[in-house]
Amino acid sequence: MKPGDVIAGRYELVNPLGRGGMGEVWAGRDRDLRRTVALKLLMTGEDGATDLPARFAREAVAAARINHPNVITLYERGVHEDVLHLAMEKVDGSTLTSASSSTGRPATSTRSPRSSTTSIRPSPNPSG
Ligand SMILES: Nc1ncnc2c1ncn2[C@@H]1O[C@H](COP(=O)(O)OP(=O)(O)OP(=O)(O)O)[C@@H](O)[C@H]1O
Repeated sequence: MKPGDVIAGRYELVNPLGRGGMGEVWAGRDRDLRRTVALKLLMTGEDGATDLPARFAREAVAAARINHPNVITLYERGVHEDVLHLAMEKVDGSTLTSASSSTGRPATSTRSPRSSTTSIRPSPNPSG
């Protein structure tokens, strides 16, 4: 995958955001709805013998059931050729590692950015 590639005729890849246990995550542009998205991509051709496609589908179904301001919103799940994709809300933020290396101190955080479709940000209200 490279910047400029278009997934499913719709999502233009802009820059890579990271890599997780299942695949690459890219910042992208949804050409249809004209908005920024984060795209999690799984190339099924890489190793068809794994359970990754099933895990990918389970993550999507689980994420689609959650509607909460502290949880990343899943927009769409799809497949195009041998690439599975999840289009989701893109969040901005730095990692604790980069925050720590820029300050030279161990990083502490009271508000961490949402970093995956199933991550939950600490609630400002302990009872909420
Ligand atoms: N919605 C998003 N907005 C911005 N960056 C994201 C988003 N989702 C993921 N990322 C970036 O991509 C990296 C990898 O995300 P991913 O969800 O694949 O990681 P993971 O939770 O470790 O993996 P997995 O759930 O696949 O085991 C994250 O650490 C983060 O930097």
